[in-house]
Formats: sequence, C-alpha cells, structure tokens
Amino acid sequence: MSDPVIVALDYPDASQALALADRVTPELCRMKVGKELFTRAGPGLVEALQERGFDVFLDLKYHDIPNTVAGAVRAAADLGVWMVNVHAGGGQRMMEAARNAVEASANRPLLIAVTVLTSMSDEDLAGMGYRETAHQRVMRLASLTQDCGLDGVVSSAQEAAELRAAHGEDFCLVTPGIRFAGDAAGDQRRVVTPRNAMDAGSTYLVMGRSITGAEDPLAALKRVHAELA
Ligand SMILES: O=c1ccn([C@@H]2O[C@H](COP(=O)(O)O)[C@@H](O)[C@H]2O)c(=O)[nH]1
Repeated sequence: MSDPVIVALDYPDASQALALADRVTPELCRMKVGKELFTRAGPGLVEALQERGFDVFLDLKYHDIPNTVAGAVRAAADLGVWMVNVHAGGGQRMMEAARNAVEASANRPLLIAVTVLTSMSDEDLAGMGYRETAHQRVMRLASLTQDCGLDGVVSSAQEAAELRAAHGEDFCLVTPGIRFAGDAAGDQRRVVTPRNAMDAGSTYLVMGRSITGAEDPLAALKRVHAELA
C-alpha cells in the first residue's frame, strides 16, 4: 500500500515549507499545499516540492461555476500535481466539468471533492440552515461525488467506515482532522487519531499541526508510522 500520510504545509512562506520538506523524505509522506502557501508562493513552490520527489496534493478546494472550475482543475493538472480537489457543494454539473477536465489532461491527477469540512459540527450546519447532520450530509455528497465519476472525497474519518461500506475499496477517502490522542483539536470539530482513522477505512490521513507544530516534525511523522505499524 502507498504511504497514507499527507503533511499539510500550512506555512506563510516557501522557505518554511521547504525547510520542513528537507527534514522528511518522500518515502514517509506526501505534501499538501493549501490556500495560504499557494497564494504566497505559487506554482514555483509546487515545482520545488516535486523536484524533491514529493507527490503534491493541491488543496485549493475549487468552488465556482463549472467553466471556471474546469479551467482551474486543468491548470492544476498542467502543474503535474498528484491530487486536486473541488467542493462537492458546487453540484453535479460543476463536478462533471472538473472530471472532464482531468480526463482530458496529459497528467491526470486524482480528483476528489470536499463533503463537509472537518471544522464543522452539526450545530454549525444547523446555524447555516441545513436540516441534515454532518454525517448525513457527508453521505449524501459522497454519493453525488461518486455518481459524477470523481475518485473520492474529503471527509472526517468519523464518517470513513460508513463511506467505505457504501462506496467500495477503490473510492479514495482523504481524511483531515487527524490528531494524536490528547492533542488540542484547535478549530477542528470532527477529529480522529491516526490509528482509528486507518482502522475506519481512510485511504489518506491529512496531518498539519500535529506534525508541523511539533518540536521535531520528523519524530512526529515517525510516531504516526509507529502508530500505524
Ligand atoms: O475538511 C477539511 C478539508 C481540508 N482540511 C485541511 O487539512 C489541514 C488540516 O490541518 P490540521 O493542522 O491538521 O488541522 C488544513 O490544511 C486544512 O485546510 C481540513 O482540515 N478539513
């Protein structure tokens, strides 16, 4: 099985991100570039990580009209990223446009859709006027995502067991909100430990602060692998 750990490089500049990348190896993890780092450092940073041998998940969570999202996904594919994502809330036509864009690209990245952010609770959804729990909404948006032909979803590992049972072994379950037991959840609301996430059926574990905020990120990454062994 390929390595399940994706490190979220949520840094304000390229030098800090590359300093972390230079302390770990592509055998131990893949790298996630999100909104803050990409807005600061751009495609050059993605290329610098690729030159070091890392698979890059470009986590820009596109959510716009179909034509705009298709163009953005095409641009991400041209960067040679390993994985790219959209918001499932953009709907069927948007997700199909994104899927068509990756299928037409020379370097087809994995295309996944965010269901319900792991920072959101049932109360948050109710406050936005939704009548579904986070769990119900994740399940519904995951079905829509699979029907649109995408490769998988982003959800909490709290939903992973039911998603795995409903969507089969090949559906990619990317789960942020991963914390070592006892770690502060911070702004996350649906958190799970690395071991429990894998046991529930996660394909990939996205880990940011538990690794990047550790005094020794390499030791923290090795701790994840020890927990999973
Ligand atoms: O539902 C989601 C989707 C994406 N994320 C991203 O994952 C990391 C998590 O960072 P931590 O420091 O481990 O909390 C971060 O980059 C988010 O943008 C998510 O948390 N939840």
